[in-house]
Amino acid sequence: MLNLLQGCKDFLHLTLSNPDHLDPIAPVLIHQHTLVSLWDTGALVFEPADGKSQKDIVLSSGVHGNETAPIELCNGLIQDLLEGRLQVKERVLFLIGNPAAINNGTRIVDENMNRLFSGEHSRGPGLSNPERIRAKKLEAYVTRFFQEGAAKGEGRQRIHYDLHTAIRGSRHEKFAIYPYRPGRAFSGEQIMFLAASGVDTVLFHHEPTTTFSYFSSELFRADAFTIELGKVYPMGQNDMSKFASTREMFKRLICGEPLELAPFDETQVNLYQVCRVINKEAEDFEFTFSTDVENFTAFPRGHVIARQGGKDILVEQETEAVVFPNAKVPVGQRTVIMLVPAANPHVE
Ligand SMILES: O=C(O)CCC(=O)N[C@@H](CCC(=O)O)C(=O)O
Ligand SMILES: [Zn+2]
Repeated sequence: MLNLLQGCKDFLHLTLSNPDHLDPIAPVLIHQHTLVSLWDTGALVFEPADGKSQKDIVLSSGVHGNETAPIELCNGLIQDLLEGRLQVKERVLFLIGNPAAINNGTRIVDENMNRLFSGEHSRGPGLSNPERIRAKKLEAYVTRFFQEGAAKGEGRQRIHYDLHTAIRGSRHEKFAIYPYRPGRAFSGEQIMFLAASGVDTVLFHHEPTTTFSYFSSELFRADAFTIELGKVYPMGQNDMSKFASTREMFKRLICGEPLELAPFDETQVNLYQVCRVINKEAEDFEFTFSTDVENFTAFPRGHVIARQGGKDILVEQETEAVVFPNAKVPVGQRTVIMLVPAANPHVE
């Protein structure tokens, strides 16, 4: 494994030098304690060689190619593991989602990959572009990883943190989207883990989606989240000191160190419920607010927040806050998520 990386600065460079494919490499023992396997470009597994682990953890980044901070964060952890400064005590799958888009420095090449999971990649036009092909492969890697974990015994915890950064600034700098999970309580422990990681705001989604985190949550009952770690900056221009808490908690998690989490306390976090998603139905869709309005800005009932097809779109609740407003999506896709404060969410 280390031989493969010779000539490449690190795993990210290896991935970006081979954006479409790398031949798999069977498990290699490193530092006498860790097995490392390469499954494809941007798909790397670490496992304790003694076979003792209790968690199967997926850390994905770069599903959107211009969201670079999580890619750099994960690459740093990978480098520390490869060079023996860190040692995993749990199984970990690192995925760098969209190497071609990272090389481009763009969110997408042809299509938004984070709308293509749960089989969406093969619907409509089918596997017709690189993002559709890669999304199908990423699903296969997550499936294989969780299934191999299940073969090790019962009672294991499955975790998937899909790491992103937001296009706009946000009133809550780091936040997570908790995928819709009917009939399942939200995990207070997970919310406190996020809070300890600097992610002090959680949005409870209200319906199924075709995102990567929903895929793992729904199909594998994983503790899965989309996590927004701040604002997008080009590769190399992130202030990595802003991710110290996140890195520390991810390190503790994968290295089996005590997490020292406080009991769930909703006064320590900001909890929002998604009340609706507004989709683009006409090419002339436009917001009434400026492009520098931050995520979590709230508007009062009756306020016109957008227009399309000659109709005004009004705030319906007492107040609604906007997150991820983007008028430049294709017709049929989400332009904005609308939020209200979460009232009595079922957290256990
Ligand atoms: O800042 C933005 O407008 C988008 C940031 C981003 O990529 N967010 C994810 C959220 C996924 C989810 O809803 O779980 C996305 O839009 O794919
Ligand atoms: Zn993203």
